[in-house]
Amino acid sequence: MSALLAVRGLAKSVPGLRQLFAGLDLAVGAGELVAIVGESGVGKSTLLNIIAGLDEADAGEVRIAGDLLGPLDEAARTRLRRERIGFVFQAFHILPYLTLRQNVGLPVALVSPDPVAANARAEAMLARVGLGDRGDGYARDLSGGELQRVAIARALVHRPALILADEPTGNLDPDTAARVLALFADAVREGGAAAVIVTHSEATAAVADRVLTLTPHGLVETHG
Ligand SMILES: Nc1ncnc2c1ncn2[C@@H]1O[C@H](COP(=O)(O)OP(=O)(O)OP(=O)(O)O)[C@@H](O)[C@H]1O
Repeated sequence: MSALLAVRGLAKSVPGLRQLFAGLDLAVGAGELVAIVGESGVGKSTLLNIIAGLDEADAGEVRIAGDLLGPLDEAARTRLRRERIGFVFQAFHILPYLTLRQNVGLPVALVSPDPVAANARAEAMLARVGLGDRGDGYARDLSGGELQRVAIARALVHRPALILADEPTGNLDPDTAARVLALFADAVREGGAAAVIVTHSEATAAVADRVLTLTPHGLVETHG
């Protein structure tokens, strides 16, 4: 069976000619949750951005559900992200001029003509991250951990085939983190999504099927 996400021979350097990584391979199947760990600055966020088509690799290829990302133009990449990817950014990117319900409903509204359905899905997702009574609020009124949960709700609301999350529990207390991790695990184990989660947290690594360490020579299986 082919992997939902298949990365081969990826290489990336940043201005100043420092090579972040080269020869990086990664295959993640539907129903699989992979955690990526590694030292600060090693290139974990950059790798997620390349997989999402938000940054360019110097060499190598990324396939999502069999489709090569490289040849796609900006419009096609945007469409692929909307339809297939849920991304939790480290900086959240919650839009300040929309209510939290509108923020969370956005991925549904962008692909479906039914605003009532988008609202209902957003409402249900906000409740699942413990913010069911905050739908009419705005980003400016939220704590860092609350914003992070809105970002997670928005990433999962359209049931994406591929979930990419950058430190999704970084601002959460252990109980809230566990609750949010259960949502990722549900999306993967029941919804059949493939997930790649960058993390420093042992709790996140503990729910993963595989834990991989990012090194300059690619991803290395972590044991124990
Ligand atoms: N556009 C860019 N221009 C120059 N340097 C960059 C650029 N993007 C990333 N870098 C550098 O590349 C390195 C990798 O950054 P990245 O954010 O991917 O690391 P990370 O492993 O996710 O780190 P952390 O765990 O601290 O979030 C860093 O040294 C960063 O400063």
